Amino acid sequence: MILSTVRAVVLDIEGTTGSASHVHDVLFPYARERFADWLAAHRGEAPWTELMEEIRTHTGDPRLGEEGAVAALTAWSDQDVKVPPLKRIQGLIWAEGYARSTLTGHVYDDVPAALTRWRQAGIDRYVYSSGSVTAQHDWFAHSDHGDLGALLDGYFDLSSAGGKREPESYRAITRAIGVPADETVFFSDVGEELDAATAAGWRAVAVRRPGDPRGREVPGHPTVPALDDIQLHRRTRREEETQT
Ligand SMILES: CSCCC(=O)C(=O)COP(=O)(O)O
Ligand SMILES: [Mg+2]
Repeated sequence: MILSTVRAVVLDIEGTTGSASHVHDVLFPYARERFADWLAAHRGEAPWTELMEEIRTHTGDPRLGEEGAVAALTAWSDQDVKVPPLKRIQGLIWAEGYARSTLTGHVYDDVPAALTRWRQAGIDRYVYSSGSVTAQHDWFAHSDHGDLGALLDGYFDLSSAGGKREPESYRAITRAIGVPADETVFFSDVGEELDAATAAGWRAVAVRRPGDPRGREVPGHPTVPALDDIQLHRRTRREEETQT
């Protein structure tokens, strides 16, 4: 597949640039086991205060204590609910794991080469995930392909952009990156996210990795199994054709 007049790509993580099973079988349990210890270790510090405030807001219980907070976080984690306080504490706990080299970010083999190609082509490269910006940054900085941070121009999450199934979130990213919506391409494995991006005027490509139990196609969207199945050009198609 060839797409022309592309000035920015925005990439999902789980299921698109990294393995969903790594997120669910390694990262989620790692954080889940440490919610109580993290809250106890950071009690009274600014991140603890902000987090407890956010958990109380999301549970609707202004008097919730640490025990209740752990119960809420555990339930959200088990149900894979994409709420900012869960994503925030997961990112903070994972950061400690990455710092100890206990964790690495799983990045598919084709991703570093694709990011390098797009950078050479003058196409900006962003990440948009439900994982917090801290978690996204660490995932790529401590990836199993080394530190990929230099290949990325920025990160967006639920707090900075909003929910991934809401068109308004993509409009917020368009305002932040200053690239026209129709020159921005979103890559994701989830149809509802791709629908929201196209509703905001973006172009969208589905990624379905081999072996994904949901099947090879995302209905309604062009689907590729890997990022090297797609060529992106910054110039128009006519400029590409007339170039010798
Ligand atoms: C390294 S970011 C962790 C991924 C995560 O927490 C998550 O919920 C995955 O969301 P995505 O939007 O990347 O599908
Ligand atoms: Mg995904």
